[in-house]
Amino acid sequence: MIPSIYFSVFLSLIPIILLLRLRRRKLSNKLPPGSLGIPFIGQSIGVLRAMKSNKLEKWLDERTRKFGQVSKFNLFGTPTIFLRGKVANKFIFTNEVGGFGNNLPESMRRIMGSRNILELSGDDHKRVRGALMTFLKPEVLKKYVGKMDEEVRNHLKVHWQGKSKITVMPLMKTLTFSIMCSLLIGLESGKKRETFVIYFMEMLEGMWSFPVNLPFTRFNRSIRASAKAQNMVRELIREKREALEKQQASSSEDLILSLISITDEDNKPALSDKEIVDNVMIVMLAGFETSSILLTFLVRLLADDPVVYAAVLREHEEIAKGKESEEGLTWDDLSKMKYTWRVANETLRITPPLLGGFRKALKDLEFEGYLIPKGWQVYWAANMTHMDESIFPNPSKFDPSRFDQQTPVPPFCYVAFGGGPRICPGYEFSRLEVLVTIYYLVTSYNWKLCLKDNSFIRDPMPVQNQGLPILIEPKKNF
Ligand code: HEM
Repeated sequence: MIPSIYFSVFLSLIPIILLLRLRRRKLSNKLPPGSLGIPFIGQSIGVLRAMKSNKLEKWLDERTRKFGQVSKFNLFGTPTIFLRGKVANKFIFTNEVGGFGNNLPESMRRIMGSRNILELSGDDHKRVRGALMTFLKPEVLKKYVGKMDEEVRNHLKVHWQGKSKITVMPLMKTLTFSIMCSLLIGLESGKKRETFVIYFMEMLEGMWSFPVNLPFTRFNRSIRASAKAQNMVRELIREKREALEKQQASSSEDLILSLISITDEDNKPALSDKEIVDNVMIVMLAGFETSSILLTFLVRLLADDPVVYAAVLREHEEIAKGKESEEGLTWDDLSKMKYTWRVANETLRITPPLLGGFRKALKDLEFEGYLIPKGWQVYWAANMTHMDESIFPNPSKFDPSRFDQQTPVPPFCYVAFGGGPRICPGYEFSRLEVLVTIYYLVTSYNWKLCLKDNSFIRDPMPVQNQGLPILIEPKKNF
């Protein structure tokens, strides 16, 4: 009796199995257009050349004209599907759970540790992200405006005061790294912070190198520097745990204290020590370069555009008028800097630090009738929607009013901070550091660009020609 039931169930399953196999065969015929080129090399040289001459957008535009919004190509030996447009953004953001995983370059994966948030998916991603957000949410960050204010003023005293010429890009990196050291890991200025900066910067040098771990390779130096920086974070964790036990610190004082204090429903630590180390490192990495690029482009813009400069200055002078000298900024002051934040968003629309991202298909997926095979890489040029005439009319024009609250940008179109479950958790943090910095710059200094050519290349983030040197002069009331 029982075997005959099994047999009839098996018979009834045959058409379903056949249908599924047929569908798979049909899908596999529908790979997107485009060629995979010469094995391993594919289109890699064209992409690298376009990045170095800041023509990646043009390269991608030409590809779209030739093949449409979905095409395939070969990047360093990995078959890759290129997607762009509003519909593609929605497709990625709504398939993050189960559909796509992040696809970090091998070098980055090995340097940054296997438990960093970019490597995690599903429940692990949700748990770690939730833990990071307990410190990065506005309700907590608002308590640290004063600390950020102090870091910016101190930076200007050390690096701007008394100078007539400075180079913006490296200084903005120093500033954003200092702010993150102070607020996120409680590493105040001094010898220890300087050592951490050295290890971190050495680590960065091999981030995009070939992952050959032999003595004297760039990758090997980077791995060693990363190990030293991680050891310092481990030591900080130990010290902070001790301070918590002795009730000499509170859980919301910085990101590390917050991460070591979070427990699960069984009252056990929500994150392992390895997860804390890997995620402190990735947050530092994700946060300092992006914000410093935004600040550098803002300095360039304010020197170049007198109308925007005048409006930004007016907003900040209005706030400065109500303050005693040496009185710091408050959370309320920042909420009045609406125009400045619109200018920052418009800057990010035109020059997003990240031009998109890589994902890996975790299963066969279908987009616009094409198959994205399981295991293939997807290069998703999210920010190409920023230059789409139908979304942002006259897209090359700098116009901060695009971010007025009266005319909200449609969903999945402005994605400088990403979207969906992986949307940037550092949005509020970067908003605070940008507003505080611009306030002190425009109220304390006048500046002029030094070079005729203030263009930039992508490596893969924007890098200003010669780091953007400027001539500076303190304002009379400074
Ligand atoms: C102007 C400043 C910034 C920009 C434009 C920016 C942009 C982005 C974008 C586009 C993503 C999504 C990447 C993807 O989906 O593949 C992202 C993710 C992320 N960002 Fe930011 N970011 C900025 C500042 C920060 C800051 C200050 C921090 C930390 C305090 C931070 C931490 C992170 C982290 C940890 C992720 C990964 C989130 C996840 O995978 O769930 N970012 N950021």
